[in-house]
Amino acid sequence: MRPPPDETPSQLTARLKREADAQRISDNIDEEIKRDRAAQRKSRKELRILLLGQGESGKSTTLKNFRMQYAKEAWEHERSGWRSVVQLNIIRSIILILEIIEAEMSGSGPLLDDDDSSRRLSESSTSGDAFTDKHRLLMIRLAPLRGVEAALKRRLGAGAEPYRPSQPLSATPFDDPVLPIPAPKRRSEFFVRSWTDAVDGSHGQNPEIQADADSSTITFMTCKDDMRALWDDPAVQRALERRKIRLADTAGFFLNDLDRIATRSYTATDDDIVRARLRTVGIQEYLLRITDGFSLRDNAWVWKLYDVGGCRTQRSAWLPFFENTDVIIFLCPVSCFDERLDEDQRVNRLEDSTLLWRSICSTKLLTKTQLILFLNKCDLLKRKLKRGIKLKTYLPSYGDRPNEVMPVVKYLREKYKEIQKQHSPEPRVAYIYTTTVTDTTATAKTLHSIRDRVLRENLVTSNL
Ligand SMILES: Nc1nc2c(ncn2[C@@H]2O[C@H](COP(=O)(O)OP(=O)(O)OP(=O)(O)O)[C@@H](O)[C@H]2O)c(=O)[nH]1
Ligand SMILES: [Mg+2]
Repeated sequence: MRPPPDETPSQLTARLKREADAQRISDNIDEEIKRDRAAQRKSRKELRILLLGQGESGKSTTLKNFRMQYAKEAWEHERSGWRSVVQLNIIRSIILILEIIEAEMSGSGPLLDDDDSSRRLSESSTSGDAFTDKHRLLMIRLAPLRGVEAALKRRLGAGAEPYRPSQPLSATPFDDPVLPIPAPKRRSEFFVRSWTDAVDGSHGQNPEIQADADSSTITFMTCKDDMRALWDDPAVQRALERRKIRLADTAGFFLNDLDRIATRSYTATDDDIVRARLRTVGIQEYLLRITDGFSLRDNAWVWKLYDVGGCRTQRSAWLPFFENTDVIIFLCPVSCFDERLDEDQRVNRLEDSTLLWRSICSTKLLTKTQLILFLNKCDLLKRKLKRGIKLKTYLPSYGDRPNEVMPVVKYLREKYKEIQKQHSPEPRVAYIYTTTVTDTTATAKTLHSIRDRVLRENLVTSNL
């Protein structure tokens, strides 16, 4: 409302006070409604948990661990479906290698990762000589895998979504939309709208789907020796090294397991499933029945877990879920300190994660939400530091502390804890875990501890 034109200073003061009072009353009512809703949910023994973090931070992998522990029947039902995802992951690695060979043989620049394109171009023109007729033959013999890739994607209902530059690409589009930026040239990853549909075990009972899966598996098995020859080839290894691509550390890497996987009788193990990569698009809800270990009776809770797509183009979809969320599990992949976002190659991944964490901590709608932070991918962090990659090159504030996993994790833990303290609208407890969520045994312990903490806290707040 506009102020009256002839308002005196005392009228102005009185009006501002009225407006502030009205705002306070409205905020209190909103707060009360939220508290009522939360209490109702808790009296029904229901909790809503949101998994947040940037793309590839490990949200879906954490969800898989939850389901492995607390939705065992569904987990087993889906097991057979993961075979196609693992096959597709392998084929994607092989196709990436084939594309590199093609690029080097034709003398064109590489398609991925490194910034120094002039160096790459001159290197690739000489390195093309490293590839011979043997590689040409392998390329021909492995060509049928492209058909298998298409068939698997069709069966999984998978798409490959290019990053759309027309969308806002800020770290936190839910509170700070910015102008679009040009998207990088990058191979798009495949995704499915819902992996529970994609890997649904009952697909195997459909004869048509089964025949299609059998034919893909046969072609895949026929290519096994050539895939292994390609992966073991020294010229291929050198080309990957030149391009600083550490395939063994990338998501969905299974090339060292070809003998075990490229067989008719292969069934995905729990470890395979947590290592398989399937990008999330949109938001998916999963129900878990969780029983606590300390109530005397009626101790079953329903946990509604929401898994979201973490890429910047996906983050605006998170906002509607903030309203009634009891717990957020935020994944920060600590190994990514020297990497950049797929969707915006100008942005350091750790910096993006930090910005995102700060924004989640400061979001008013989440004031009462319990925040749990996973400093994830500690295994990869350890390997990276061992290779001599220095944190302080990318995070100068780390200074001359030892470039080792324990001090690095301790430093990041303190940094993230401080951000939470500084930016939370009200004080809240910091729950921080150091994780490698592909390690299912260690993660099971973490999840049991979270279950107990979350349930105890919610029993107290709801006076159940
Ligand atoms: N080595 C290692 N790999 C991990 C870890 N956590 C996740 N990964 C792998 O990283 C890849 C990405 O993990 P996801 O759980 O799919 O990532 P996300 O956060 O769901 O990614 P979006 O769906 O794109 O938002 C998968 O192949 C995982 O197996 C970890 O702690 N260590
Ligand atoms: Mg995901």
